[in-house]
Amino acid sequence: MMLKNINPTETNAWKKLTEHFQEAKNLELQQLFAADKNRSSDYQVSLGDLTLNYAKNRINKETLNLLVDLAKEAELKDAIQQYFNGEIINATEGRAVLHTALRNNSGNAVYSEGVDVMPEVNAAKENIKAFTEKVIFGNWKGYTGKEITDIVNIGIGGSDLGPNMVVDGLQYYKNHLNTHFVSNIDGDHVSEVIKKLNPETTLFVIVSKTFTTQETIGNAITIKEWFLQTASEADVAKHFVAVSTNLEAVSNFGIAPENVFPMWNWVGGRFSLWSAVGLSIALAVGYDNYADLLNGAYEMDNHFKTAEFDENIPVILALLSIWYNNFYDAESEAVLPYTQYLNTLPAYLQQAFMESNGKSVDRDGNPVNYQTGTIIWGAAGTNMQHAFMQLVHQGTKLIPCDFIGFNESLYGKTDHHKKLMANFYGQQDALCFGKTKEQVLETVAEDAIELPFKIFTGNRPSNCITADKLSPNSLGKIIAMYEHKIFVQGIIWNIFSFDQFGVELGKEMANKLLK
Ligand SMILES: O=P(O)(O)OC[C@H]1O[C@](O)(CO)[C@@H](O)[C@@H]1O
Repeated sequence: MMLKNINPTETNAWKKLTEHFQEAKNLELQQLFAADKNRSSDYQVSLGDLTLNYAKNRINKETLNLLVDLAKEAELKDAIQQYFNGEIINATEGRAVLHTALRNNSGNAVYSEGVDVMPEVNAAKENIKAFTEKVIFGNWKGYTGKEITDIVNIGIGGSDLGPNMVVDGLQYYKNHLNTHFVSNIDGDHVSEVIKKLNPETTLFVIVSKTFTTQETIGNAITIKEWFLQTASEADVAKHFVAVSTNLEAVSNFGIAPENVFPMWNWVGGRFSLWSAVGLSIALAVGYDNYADLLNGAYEMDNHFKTAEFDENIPVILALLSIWYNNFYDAESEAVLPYTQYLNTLPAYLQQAFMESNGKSVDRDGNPVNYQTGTIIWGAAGTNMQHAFMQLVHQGTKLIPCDFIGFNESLYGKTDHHKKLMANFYGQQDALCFGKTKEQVLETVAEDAIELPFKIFTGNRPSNCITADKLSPNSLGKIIAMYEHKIFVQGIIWNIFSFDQFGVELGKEMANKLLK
């Protein structure tokens, strides 16, 4: 069954939202909070220790109901079923979209084109476990008999951003292995990484779904040449493994078949860290932590599949995003994790969101006459407060923000953590409530030149996403939450979220110029 072609702007809900917006655009957060003492708890939903509080959005219950109606008219429930059931919802590439099968711990079968994919998925996981344990416990030896000390992930886009972000994010849980990432075709990048390495103790993980990507193959060749300066061709098997669907190209590169971890066409690159593409993660933090990451995502999958839309974290996030994007004409969204560990989360989400929903042709092949994918950006707090937050607080643009924070820090430095979280909540309050002229006048004279510049209008929306602490489980939930937000947006915008033809033309041009 194909996803239906439903133009969102022709639904009843959209028409009602357009009318409702004429009033709702005047909603002010300050007044909404003043009028309803329970607002904060009324606009909150949790999954285990993960909580989304969305009270600081320019919505009321009517807005929420109409947005939920929009999701219903877009037949989101059916679409979710098709997504999890392995229907060919990536129609332009003729593929199912089954990254959720990679974390399916239910023991139930998941079919893609009539075949249960779970036996292969589970076998691949067993291989990842056995292989990573061998390397971590020092039983996998390099060509001179030494243990492995360094891992280099060679990949780009989805074969780099996800593993890189999670390895950074879970640094606290890391073992003794040093993990490096080479992605850019810029030769200086690979040179900088190589110069720190000893070929005798380094394991290279070449990650490329297609095994044709210019950057990855280029870097892999350079690294292999460097390796062969001291080692022999026969030693390659001890130091190079690959993750790919293209077994022929991997074998031509000289990698032994037993050193190849599978990928499947039903896993999109930007959603692939749950597969063997996450090998560097499993090597860096150990298989048990990797399994906890997958389990967190599985918990979010179940929540997404079963919760009513008005209690469904990814659905609410997607609907809010559509509200600002399509009615307020907001162009971008900021993701602001209050933990240095997740500094690269925005970069990872940029690919996930913008490669998925940066589309302008609908599911019927016609140009859309409404806005689709938002621009995603951000950085870790508090650093970003001293960088771009001025514009978010007092600039002319409306930028909805996701604040992500953790109740506990990992090293228990509570004094630092109290300050961090005071900033986390302080920023959200400042955006929401602002500072009136009367408040400024408490400390500034009526005729002072700076008076108008010190006024904050407030009424700037944000979501508050919290969990107890940054753990493999909570990170798994957060990533899956955003994956499903992307899916819901794509369904409602009536676009195909799982192809990425837009990245091809530039590659073609570069190849022509190269020749
Ligand atoms: O894993 P591969 O095939 O090397 O592709 C890398 C990346 O290139 C893209 O196809 C396009 O940039 C991404 O979708 C993908 O994550």
